[in-house]
Amino acid sequence: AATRRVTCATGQTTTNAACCALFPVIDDIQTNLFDGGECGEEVHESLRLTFHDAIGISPKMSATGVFGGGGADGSIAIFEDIETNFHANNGVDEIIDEQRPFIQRHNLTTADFIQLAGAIGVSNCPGAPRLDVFIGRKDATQPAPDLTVPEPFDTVDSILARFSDAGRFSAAEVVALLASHTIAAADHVDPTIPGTPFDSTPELFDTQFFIETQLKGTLFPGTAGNQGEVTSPLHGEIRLQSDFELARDQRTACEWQSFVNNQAKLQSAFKAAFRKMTVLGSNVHDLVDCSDVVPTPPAPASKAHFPAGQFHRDVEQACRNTPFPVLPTDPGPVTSVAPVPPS
Ligand code: HEM
Ligand SMILES: [Ca+2]
Ligand SMILES: [Mn+2]
Repeated sequence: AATRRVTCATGQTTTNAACCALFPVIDDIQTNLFDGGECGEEVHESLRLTFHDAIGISPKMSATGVFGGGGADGSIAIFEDIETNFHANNGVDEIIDEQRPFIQRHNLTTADFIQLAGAIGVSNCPGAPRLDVFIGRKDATQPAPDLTVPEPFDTVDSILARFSDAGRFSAAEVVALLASHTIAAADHVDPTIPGTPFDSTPELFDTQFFIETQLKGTLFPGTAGNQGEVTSPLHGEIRLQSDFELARDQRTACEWQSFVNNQAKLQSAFKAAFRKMTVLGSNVHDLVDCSDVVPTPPAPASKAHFPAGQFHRDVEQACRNTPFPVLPTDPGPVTSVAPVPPS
């Protein structure tokens, strides 16, 4: 039977009347936060913020009688003064401050707004999956504790343990969540080169991140000696130590490689892991599923390739079971990646 739909005052339809409230919010953020529907800096930062709010939960800590955080509960914005002082949250104050007036002029919880903004923002990125949106989370009444957000200098052991504690995420789900770094740049890892992306296509939700992190590192795009940074294969591209290690650790390397040139898996695995992350701290059955308000993202706009000047021989093969996929090398002069423009 066809799903019943309601028509909202704004003219759009959705399966649940409670979701009608989201259409004016979406219009507002698309126009005024995401510069008319771009996949740029504010989208990247809004996606990062969904993670830094949601991962703030530790059942292990709560079991000892100490509050371990409420997950995706808006605490990062509600207790901005506290949580943005945690080292791992360096820089998220910018997007919190940009989002605050939107939260003030709409009638959503801060927790719901942060996750909504991430999902809508990602829908602007060619190749992205259509992410799920839920509403009905309760806002935090206390901040998350420090040290719930993984750092780029953490070991694979500690990263996997942290995700497992936060939400029983498997190693494969951790790898899937790192697909987020395909639309990402760093401002603070090397503060001399803000906006330096993790792959050559930070405006596309493609598999280049999983390809380029497997290439031999040869240079620092800015200064050497930054904590959590290792050498990258391309001028203008930065590599996190954690991404380097996850790409090479035997618990994660084959999963990492499996995303190379597999856009369908990239979309489905990220969508599923994001859905799990976005409801941390809530019972999903208490929330309203408003996923049908999310726009359909543009189709993928690039084909998997080695950057110009890089070949199969530059791959540091880590997965022992399966050879690295055969890919064409981009023609033209050796790729140098441009920074993501600041907003
Ligand atoms: C092992 C886990 C992770 C570590 C260690 C990590 C670390 C980092 C670091 C150091 C940055 C650069 C921040 C800056 O200097 O501006 C960054 C950026 C980013 N991260 Fe992660 N991250 C992890 C997982 C995730 C997850 C699970 C998501 C989302 C689902 C995510 C989304 C992003 C995005 C979108 C950016 C780019 C922000 C921008 O371009 O402004 N990260 N991450
Ligand atoms: Ca990309
Ligand atoms: Mn940024």
